[in-house]
Amino acid sequence: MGLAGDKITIHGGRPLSGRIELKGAKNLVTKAMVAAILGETPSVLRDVPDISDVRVVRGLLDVHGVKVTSTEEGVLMLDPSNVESAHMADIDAHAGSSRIPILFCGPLLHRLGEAFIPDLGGCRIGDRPIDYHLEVLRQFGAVVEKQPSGIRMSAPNGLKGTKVHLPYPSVGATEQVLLTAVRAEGITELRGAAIEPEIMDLINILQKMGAIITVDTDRVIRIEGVDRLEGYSHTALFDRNEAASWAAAALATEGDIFVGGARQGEMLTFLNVYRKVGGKFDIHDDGIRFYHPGTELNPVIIETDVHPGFMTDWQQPLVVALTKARGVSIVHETVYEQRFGFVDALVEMGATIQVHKECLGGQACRFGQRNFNHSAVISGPTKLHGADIVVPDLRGGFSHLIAALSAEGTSTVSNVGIISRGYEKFITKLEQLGADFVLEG
Ligand SMILES: CC(=O)N[C@H]1[C@@H](OP(=O)(O)OP(=O)(O)OC[C@H]2O[C@@H](n3ccc(=O)[nH]c3=O)[C@H](O)[C@@H]2O)O[C@H](CO)[C@@H](O)[C@@H]1O
Ligand SMILES: C=C(OP(=O)(O)O)C(=O)O
Repeated sequence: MGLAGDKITIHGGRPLSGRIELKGAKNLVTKAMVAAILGETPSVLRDVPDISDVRVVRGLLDVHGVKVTSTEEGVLMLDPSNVESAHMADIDAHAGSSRIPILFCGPLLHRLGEAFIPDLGGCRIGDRPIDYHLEVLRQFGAVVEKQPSGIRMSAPNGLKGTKVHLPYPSVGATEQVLLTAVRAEGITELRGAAIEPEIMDLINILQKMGAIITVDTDRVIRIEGVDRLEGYSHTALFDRNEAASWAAAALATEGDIFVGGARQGEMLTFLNVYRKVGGKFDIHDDGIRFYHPGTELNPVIIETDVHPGFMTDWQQPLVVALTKARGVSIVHETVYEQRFGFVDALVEMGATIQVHKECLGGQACRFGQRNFNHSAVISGPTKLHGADIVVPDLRGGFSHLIAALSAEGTSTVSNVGIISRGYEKFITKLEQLGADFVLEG
């Protein structure tokens, strides 16, 4: 995935220390790029990170006739004026690369009256069905037909506003509703919406384009469809998941990292947990400094949840730091049923972590009484030692990196290309922070 050799040999035990800069959030930027299809004029998006998920969406937009150009680092100009005449011949080449294609449905149905969505990719951390997406699109009036390599859709009678109640506040399904409802005829009411900061920033973008969207209390969003949207000019929200990852790296390696661009507001929940673990942070106007306290870390009991809860994507890097805390920590993963695959490698490196099918440490979740190892018990402190490990997914991969960086001895971490799905220039950042490693190949 664009990284020579896809393998890093890491000599661990050196604290990561220094300053790195964040760009826009992977989980906003990719959706903002899709939103550009809805505009009648070009859009400009700033703070776009150089990550492979952005490249995948850029390829998909290209196939659909959206001209994406960049004359300045981190700035994309997205011109949708040729969407109607695009040929879409290469659409299958993008199958399986990311989860974003499903969000092309609403915008393409509005512009073309039809859409073909290839099979989805993204991290394999659970089944990740798209039933809510398809149901929502049907409610708007789309005809959905499953085909061997994807889904074909049409809207013979156009798309009409509707009342939607999501069974679970899914981020993607909420975005599906937003991107479809803004140009649908009439009013859409969405209950049970996800309200992650990245969704709020997508709403900012859609409002800039001319949409009318009201966010009420209790997860209710109302959208009044409009006839025409313009392009937008927007600077993307910072990547709070990357910020949390580097914060965890500072703790795990006993280091001190200034994360430029990180902001307090979107990270309140993370910062509370960080403080309880014993991590130190100083909030500045231009970023947040995260550092190890120099004393023992504390165990915590956390439950991942939808916003404003503890984000599931923060869990994997933090677990590495928890292997260094004195006592028993519990992480109950309630968003994805299979997000603890990465702990096998940590156990091989000397961590004491057990995974359980029961809902531990919190309330019963959707995955209780089923066959999913979705609670982890971490006993510490343990010293990690080097090992040969293989990255399983994006956040699991970052956690493997920081485990190897904090371990005694040498580790070989393979399949690190996956990490560039969501971490811009992570090799350069590791160099800036003084990591001791050799990139193979
Ligand atoms: C590109 C992107 O933004 N990815 C983020 C997005 O993923 P994504 O949008 O895929 O995650 P969702 O919020 O939709 O998924 C949450 C839960 O809902 C379930 N579900 C979802 C849709 C559906 O049709 N049916 C269904 O059952 C999923 O299996 C999962 O158990 O939100 C997740 C939760 O914050 C984050 O971990 C991901 O980093
Ligand atoms: C699960 C993640 O991403 P995606 O939905 O793109 O697979 C993630 O960012 O941790």
